[in-house]
Amino acid sequence: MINLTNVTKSYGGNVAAVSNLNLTIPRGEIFGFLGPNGAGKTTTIKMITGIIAPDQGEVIINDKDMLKNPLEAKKQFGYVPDSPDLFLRLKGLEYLNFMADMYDVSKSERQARINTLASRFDMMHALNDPIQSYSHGMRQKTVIMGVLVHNPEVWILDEPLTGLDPKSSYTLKEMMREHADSGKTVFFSTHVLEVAEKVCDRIAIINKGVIQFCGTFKEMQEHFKTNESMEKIFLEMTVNE
Ligand SMILES: Nc1ncnc2c1ncn2[C@@H]1O[C@H](COP(=O)(O)OP(=O)(O)OP(=O)(O)O)[C@@H](O)[C@H]1O
Repeated sequence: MINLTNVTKSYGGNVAAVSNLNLTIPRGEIFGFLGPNGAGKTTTIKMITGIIAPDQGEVIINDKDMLKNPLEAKKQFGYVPDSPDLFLRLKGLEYLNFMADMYDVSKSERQARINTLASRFDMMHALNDPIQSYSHGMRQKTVIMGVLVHNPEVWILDEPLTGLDPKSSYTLKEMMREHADSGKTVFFSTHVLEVAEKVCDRIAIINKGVIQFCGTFKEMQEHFKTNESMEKIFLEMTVNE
């Protein structure tokens, strides 16, 4: 569960990048976070993950306060950033073991998890090769496996499908669904609105640092009195203001 209460952030005293944001993402849900470039998505995700602190407001992950108890709050989630860094000289398996060490995953648990993740992402054959030999998609899959190796309850995924081929993309979406259906939380940012429409239980649209809409796709259509696609409604909300 993710709870943001009255969260505000401005850079260098300028106009707020994120303004008075209130969001609750319960367990059992895939939540899509959408908005045009510069809307405040990354700023929000950085505050949820404790990379930057809000000027005001509260960030709670599974009842753990990110400002008061950052270590416990950070143990609750796995985060795939939009432009991840990897240790290119490590082999895939070494990187996954490094990530497992960081989160104190026992040897037996990590072995089983690495096998499951690498099988699902079709990466077993490559685990003993250096990451610098991997394609873009293989690197993205390695980042995702590294994030999931400690079995985090809350998944925070910033544009996670970028660079994945159709099969890997399908696998990740399937895993997101399974994770939410097992009563856990998936927070997911994307610019691909067809994916958001199909995959997300609820979405929020942020623009100029303010939430413009939050709810299901059906509620969105009802709110805007239309049967149009999410893409059409999104464009009407956010373009040429
Ligand atoms: N370090 C920074 N210093 C000053 N302004 C910043 C900084 N980071 C972001 N901003 C500004 O804050 C606003 C929100 O940016 P943010 O990166 O959160 O948007 P975004 O929705 O993630 O955009 P994109 O889809 O392009 O990644 C923008 O106006 C941006 O220019």
